[in-house]
Amino acid sequence: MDEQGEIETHQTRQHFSSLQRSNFEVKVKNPWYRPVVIFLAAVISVAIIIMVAISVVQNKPLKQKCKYGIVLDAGSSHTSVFIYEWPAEKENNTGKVRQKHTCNVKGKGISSYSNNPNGAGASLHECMEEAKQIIPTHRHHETPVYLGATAGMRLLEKENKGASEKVLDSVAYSLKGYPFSYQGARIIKGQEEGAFGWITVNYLSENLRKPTGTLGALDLGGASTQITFVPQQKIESHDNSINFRLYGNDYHLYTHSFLCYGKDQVLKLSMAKKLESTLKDKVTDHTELRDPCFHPGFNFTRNVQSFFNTPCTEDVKMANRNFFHLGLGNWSQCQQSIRKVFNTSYCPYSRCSFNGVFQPSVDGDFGAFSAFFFVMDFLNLTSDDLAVTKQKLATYCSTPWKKIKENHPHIKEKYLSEYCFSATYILTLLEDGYNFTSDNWKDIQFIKKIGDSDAGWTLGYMLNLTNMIPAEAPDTPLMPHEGYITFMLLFSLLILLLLLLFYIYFRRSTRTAQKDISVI
Ligand SMILES: Nc1ncnc2c1ncn2[C@@H]1O[C@H](COP(=O)(O)OP(=O)(O)O)[C@@H](O)[C@H]1O
Ligand SMILES: [Ca+2]
Repeated sequence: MDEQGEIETHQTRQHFSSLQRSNFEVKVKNPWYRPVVIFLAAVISVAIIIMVAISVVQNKPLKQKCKYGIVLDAGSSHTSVFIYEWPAEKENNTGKVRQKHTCNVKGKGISSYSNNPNGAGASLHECMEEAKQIIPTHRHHETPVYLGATAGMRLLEKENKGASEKVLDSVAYSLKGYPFSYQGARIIKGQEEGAFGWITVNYLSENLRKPTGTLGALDLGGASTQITFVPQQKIESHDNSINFRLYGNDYHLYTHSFLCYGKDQVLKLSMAKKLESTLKDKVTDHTELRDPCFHPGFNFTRNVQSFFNTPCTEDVKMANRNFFHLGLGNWSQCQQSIRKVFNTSYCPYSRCSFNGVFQPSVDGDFGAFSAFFFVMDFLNLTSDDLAVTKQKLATYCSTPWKKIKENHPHIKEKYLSEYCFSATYILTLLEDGYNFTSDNWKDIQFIKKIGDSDAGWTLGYMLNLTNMIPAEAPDTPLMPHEGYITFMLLFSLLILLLLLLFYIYFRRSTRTAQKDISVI
């Protein structure tokens, strides 16, 4: 072999050996890579499927584990038992508590048992038994029960403290006899009644964690009425101011409760004033009281005493006697007579509602509930402007009593006869008392419920006593549960897809490499 030949042979050997090396490498990769990649892809896929499955199961709303609370609203006219329910793990979130059930206690309010205190406790029996059926047995012992008594008991306490204590003892004794967690029975203050009504409506409207405005609360009962709202002006009287810090926001509320200005007591007050001015100097029995607030043709014999059996009329003095109560059905005269129950002759502040009570000007939207709703809803007066509302009411009041009874044969006559008075009182209270005008009349919404929960003080009372509205906003998850699941699924699918693409690409490049080798 010459030198040239030597070199060629050397180069060919070198080329061959490098080919041998690369062929060796591919041969090594081929049997090793494919099963490993398939295995890895399979393991990752299974892992992802397991991960998604676990996160779905783990995060799906657990089979609703609920907690419960019971509040008894011992009002002046009757007692209602409210059962609330909420998901156990979400009690600090807004809007989670809902009203599960209500039960109306048969008979009158607990204050009517002043002569038979034991009857007050016994009257709760049926509704409390119902609560035992509705709340799952294993939750009974941890379910709090609160009883709050309002203006009927405030009046009884004024009149006869001993009797009011006996009535409260009786209901407390009765409630302790049930398997729930008894938390107390007490007369709540007018300010609490107003403020907790405000919390209820704003909690249910989910206003509390948003920067939007809040809803004022107007509550009309039988013995008292409450107005509560966030005012624009400074609150000049300490008694009318309540501050809350809820979900990280500060609220400075104006609230006032007018004892004796619920619709049943104000009827007595108004009647007492009318009787005083008409009958005072007349000594004969069977004198007439011609009353513009009752329908024409309404004619009943009544006893003066039935309007003077309350501390609300103690300033008016009259001898007992019977009188004929005759209806006239004149709305504007009725309003004139009702205006006399508001004393607007003095005001020790920059502005007042009536009876020398400070009130800033009303501001924002209001929810008017309880008897505000019952009366206005019955008369179909919840959605008109003020002028039309007055016109319609004038027509209703002037309708003969006989016709009214024919039109509503199933409504209790006592209720039916008083709707004209009650609605006239409502308009007068809102316009002359609280200073609403025809311009902001539309800001008043007459409401019974928000969602499936009643507007009233009871829910706010329970939320407060169970610390279910935290002062600071609780941490919220990054995304809602549904969003989280969707994100996890999509993300896992994306990883799967990438793995698939990676596998396809890898197979192709391996085949190409094999082809290259076979060509060589
Ligand atoms: N369907 C109805 N129609 C008219 N008035 C009603 C109706 N249901 C309840 N009321 C009245 O609502 C008022 C509720 O007051 P209540 O809560 O018992 O008193 P308070 O809050 O002053 O202690 C009572 O005057 C009662 O007669
Ligand atoms: Ca009430």
